[in-house]
Amino acid sequence: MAPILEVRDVTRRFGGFTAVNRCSLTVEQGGITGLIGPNGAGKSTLFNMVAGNLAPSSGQILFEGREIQGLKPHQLFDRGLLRTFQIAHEFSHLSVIENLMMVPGGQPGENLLEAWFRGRTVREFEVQVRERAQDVIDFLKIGHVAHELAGNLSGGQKKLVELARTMMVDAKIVLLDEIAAGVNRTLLNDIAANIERLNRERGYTFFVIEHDMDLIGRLCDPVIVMAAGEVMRTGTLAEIQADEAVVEAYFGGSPTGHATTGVGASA
Ligand SMILES: Nc1ncnc2c1ncn2[C@@H]1O[C@H](COP(=O)(O)OP(=O)(O)OP(=O)(O)O)[C@@H](O)[C@H]1O
Repeated sequence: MAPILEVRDVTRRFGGFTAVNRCSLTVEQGGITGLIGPNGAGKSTLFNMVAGNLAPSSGQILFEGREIQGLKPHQLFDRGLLRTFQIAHEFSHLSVIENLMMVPGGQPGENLLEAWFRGRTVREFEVQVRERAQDVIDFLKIGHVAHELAGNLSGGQKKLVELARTMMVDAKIVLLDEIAAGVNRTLLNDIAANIERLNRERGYTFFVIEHDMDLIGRLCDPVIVMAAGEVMRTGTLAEIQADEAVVEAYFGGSPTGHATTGVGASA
């Protein structure tokens, strides 16, 4: 099967510094692909280019076989390529269900004319959006916080709402950026289980930057390792953990170093 996402020989420079250097990688449809690497490896810069937040200096990025480099995030969003984002400050005073209903494409205001043209009233449209939001809440089992203000949620609950927002449109691929950071283990388990269900039951493809090797081990196959702006290895987590060059890139030759967060951590 053709990859859903293909990065071909992509470079990004900042002034005289090359953050991403001639990277090529693929993300297969229907999988959960991990992207790992030491701090400063270029992972976020690569994600920013895939998600339309940053243009490559050179190279191509293909989504479903079509070039997308240089397109804006909202254009990619319309095609089903989504990145989770922290709930914006101005949305923290809205409830969880209202946050879901505000997702672009689901907003009655934005689609007012379209709704009229199709002969639907705005009221009917809003009912549909609310029903979808309720479905998402049921799927993710977050009904107990549906009417809570987003600003009052814990860090992990906010991550679940970020994931929920991607379900308000028909996502084909979702980019997840360090979803485990600052989330307690119980909630992280919920989030991981939901990612697995979205992948299995709804056909979402995920592309995941993560420092938490337990989460990578649970979710991701394959795992792509970046170091110093380049893709250095792709394989299963076990293969990668057995690769001396990867261990060297993480620990500078000291595999016993920071084993709680590094590639050598137990999976
Ligand atoms: N806007 C920018 N201007 C200048 N340099 C940048 C810019 N963005 C990133 N860099 C540099 O590019 C390199 C790669 O950064 P990037 O954030 O992509 O790494 P990363 O692998 O995501 O790291 P981390 O795991 O710490 O988030 C770093 O040296 C960083 O300082």
